Amino acid sequence: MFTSKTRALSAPISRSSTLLLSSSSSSPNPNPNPPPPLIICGPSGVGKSSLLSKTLFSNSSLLLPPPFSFSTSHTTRLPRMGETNGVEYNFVLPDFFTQNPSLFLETAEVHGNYYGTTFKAVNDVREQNEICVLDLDVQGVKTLKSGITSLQTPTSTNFFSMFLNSKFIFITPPKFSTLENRLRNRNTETEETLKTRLQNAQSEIDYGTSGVFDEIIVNDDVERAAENLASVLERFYPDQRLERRR
Ligand SMILES: Nc1ncnc2c1ncn2[C@@H]1O[C@H](COP(=O)(O)OP(=O)(O)OP(=O)(O)O)[C@@H](O)[C@H]1O
Repeated sequence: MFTSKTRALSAPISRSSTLLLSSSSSSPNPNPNPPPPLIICGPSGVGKSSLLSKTLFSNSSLLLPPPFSFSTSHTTRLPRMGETNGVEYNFVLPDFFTQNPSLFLETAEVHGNYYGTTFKAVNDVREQNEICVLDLDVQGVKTLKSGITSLQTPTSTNFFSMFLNSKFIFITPPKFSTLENRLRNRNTETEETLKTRLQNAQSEIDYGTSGVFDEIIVNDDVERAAENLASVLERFYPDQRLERRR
């Protein structure tokens, strides 16, 4: 079981359109060579959301313009007040997950609900000429990497081909004990979920620092780490004409 925190921005999609990968008719100018997705990974509590927010997704983002978006995940949980289908999530019935496993890059079951990212959701962002950001855990990264490695002849019908040349960044803590402090201070965990997250963290860090990522960023001081992330993204996406906020 693994999770991503892909979030809202692309247009609502219907069940039938989800079955086709290249069905987006709303693209202004489909790019024949859209920029590859950006994968962010790191143990829970390391500061992935904080860094993405500082670098790309806040009013004071370091990088301008930020042509980065999260894809819209699917979920079987019920919409909360104020949530709109296709915006925060695509709200679907459990059958959608059980009957269409091949549509999903990754899925997770959390508190009795399914969550998942479809290949189409990622492609929709690309077709808007934006860089799709996926916040994946190690299991999701492994799935993606083995899908990419197994591509013999990349074709438009192999969903993994959209991830060719993807950029993989691993965020790591300055030391292990930092994780526990951050998770405790965040006040989002019970003792039980904290324990699970910390138990998983060491093997995630071992994998993340074993040479399989394009870049490793140590989140010691958050401002410094965000600066570092911004520089890495400028280097990874030279064609995007990213500019620094002055
Ligand atoms: N460099 C830092 N120094 C101190 N605190 C930090 C730093 N980076 C993040 N934090 C804090 O650590 C906590 C965890 O950060 P965040 O929620 O961004 O982690 P995450 O990796 O996205 O976690 P998860 O995968 O569980 O969602 C937050 O309370 C955040 O404010």
